[in-house]
Amino acid sequence: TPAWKRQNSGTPPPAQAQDPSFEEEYDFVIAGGGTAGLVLANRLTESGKFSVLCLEAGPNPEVVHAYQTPGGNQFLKGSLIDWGFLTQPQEHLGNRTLQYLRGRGLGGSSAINGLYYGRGSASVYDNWAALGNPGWGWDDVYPLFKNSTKIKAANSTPELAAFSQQYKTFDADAYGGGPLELSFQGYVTDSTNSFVLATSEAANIPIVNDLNTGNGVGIKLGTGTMNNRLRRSSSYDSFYQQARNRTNLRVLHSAPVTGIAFSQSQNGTAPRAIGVSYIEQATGFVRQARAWKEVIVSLGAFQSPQLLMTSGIGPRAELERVGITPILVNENIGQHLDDHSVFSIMARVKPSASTTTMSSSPDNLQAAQEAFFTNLTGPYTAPSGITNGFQSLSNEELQAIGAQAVIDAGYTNRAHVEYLFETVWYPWIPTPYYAALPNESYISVTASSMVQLSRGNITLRANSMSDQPLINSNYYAHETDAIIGVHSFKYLREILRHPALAQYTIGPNAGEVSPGPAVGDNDDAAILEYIKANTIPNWHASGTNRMMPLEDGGVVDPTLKVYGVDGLRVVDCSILPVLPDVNILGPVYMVAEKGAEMIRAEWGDEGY
Ligand SMILES: Cc1cc2nc3c(=O)[nH]c(=O)nc-3n(C[C@H](O)[C@H](O)[C@H](O)COP(=O)(O)OP(=O)(O)OC[C@H]3O[C@@H](n4cnc5c(N)ncnc54)[C@H](O)[C@@H]3O)c2cc1C
Repeated sequence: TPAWKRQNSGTPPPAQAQDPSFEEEYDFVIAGGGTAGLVLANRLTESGKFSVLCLEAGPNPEVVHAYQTPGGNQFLKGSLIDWGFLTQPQEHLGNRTLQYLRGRGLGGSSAINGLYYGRGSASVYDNWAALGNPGWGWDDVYPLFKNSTKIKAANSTPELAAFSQQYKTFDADAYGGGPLELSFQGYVTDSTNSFVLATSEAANIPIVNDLNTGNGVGIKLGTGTMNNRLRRSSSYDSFYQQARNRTNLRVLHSAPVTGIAFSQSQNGTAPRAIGVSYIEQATGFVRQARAWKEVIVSLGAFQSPQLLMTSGIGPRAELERVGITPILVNENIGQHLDDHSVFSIMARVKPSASTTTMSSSPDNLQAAQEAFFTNLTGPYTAPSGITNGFQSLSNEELQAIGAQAVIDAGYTNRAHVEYLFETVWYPWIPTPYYAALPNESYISVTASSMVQLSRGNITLRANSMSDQPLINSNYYAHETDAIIGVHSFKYLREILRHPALAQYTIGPNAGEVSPGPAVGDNDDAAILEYIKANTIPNWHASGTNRMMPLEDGGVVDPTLKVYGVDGLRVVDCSILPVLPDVNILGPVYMVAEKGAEMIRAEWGDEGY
């Protein structure tokens, strides 16, 4: 028997482990080698005490090499490492169907995302704890945020020192010596620095030294998941590379998990997850792997609830609708989908204020790539936008615009709206008001409510993992989301028209081409119509297996164990009880660190 097939920590197998159909045995089997999955793979094999199998449906991300460079981000959509999901027609967005990108491969969404790294406000996590999740307050989780990361100054190489250093500040105490590398973009347009100033003054957002210390309100040049050679640091490049040669770790790509195996419930005991089945795509064989201790589900906000449901755990009617016999009924699985969305105002600008021309022809792209790979210079050294400002609205302002529901939902003492700057036309789709023209350069000022009250859900198309789940993001279902959207649109115009930013624009109305004069400054109905035509995801889907007390609609407990079964945890973005006031990559790394810490402690790993 090959060593990897018989690895375990010496624990005597329970009776049902003698099922001969398990040809491989490990202490832990992790379903999903994405952002959280590879953190777990690393941390659970660190001491050498446990054996781990991690199964990822997609390929090694290096099959799409562009994932490594900031400028290459534009080539990932629709590539081999994107699932290419589509949402259901969105009732509150004129029945539009939205593209929903999602990483598919080792590293998961951390290998295709926008490279922005944030943590959000301390109050977010204190609220998680107050909702019935002891151990998740800011003081508990801040050390985990720190320990997962390390940061290099923006000027840490001669090449990088040549770029603008304005607003590339950080507090060294907020970072540790962890595998995930953080740095700053190289190339910075003057317009980006001007956006910081304009947003600070027009939207009352303080310019801060760092946003990752628990104060999530402010603006500066964003920290990015990149090393100081400006290569992406995904969970594949960081946590996986550190652990890949450990003999107690087996990571397989191109190995989609098809189901979780449960032992029979005996004498009223809870069913126990004892392993998984998967397809080894290189051979075409179906395999079954035994998990002596636990199965850990880490497939993200869409496929984690899908795997629970297709394995027999979920809402009764939903399972029966597609012919699945329930093992355990929990009506909350796949529900409470919490997400942020974005919309933008686009303006025509002088070419130097934008990076549009970099991508406007193959010649220009080749020149930008050559500058990157030979000298680490030029626009390819920057993502299209990781300069984000986080605005907190006072209770008086929220009440004045009719958004009391935001206060009632507990969204206080934190950021309410994120303002983003893109040196390109973003979202990339034309609006009903304007389509980007080939010889023009654009910037986009973008708003994203951090306090969306709409909730969507994930349901099943059919009874298997090979059918994409039905994704209903349900943006703008709640009327207060429209109020916040319209209000933030007005701030966007103030930002764009601020002299610091308007100086780069071409044409009337600070260069605004979309929506332009068709939408009046105070015409709330027209503003909302524009928002609905332009909205796309901000890619922060979460909450579909949320961590809450069972009686309050939870799926996992504060140790991330699935209620009602043994041997099964979910560790990924689907457990977030309420979205943080920030892009959620940083919080997902933290969740995985916390999950690993709790698992190690429970199974007697030294030092935990
Ligand atoms: C386009 C995009 C841009 C984003 N930009 C940012 C940003 O700039 N900053 C930020 O903070 N956040 C950003 N996010 C959000 C952030 O990246 C994600 O929330 C986070 O990476 C999710 O981590 P996860 O571990 O929960 O899921 P994922 O990282 O998505 O991992 C899930 C993994 O499970 C795998 N999988 C699915 N089904 C199966 C199966 N049956 N068997 C085996 N494996 C399977 C998937 O292929 C994937 O690798 C972005 C997300 C996207 C998609």
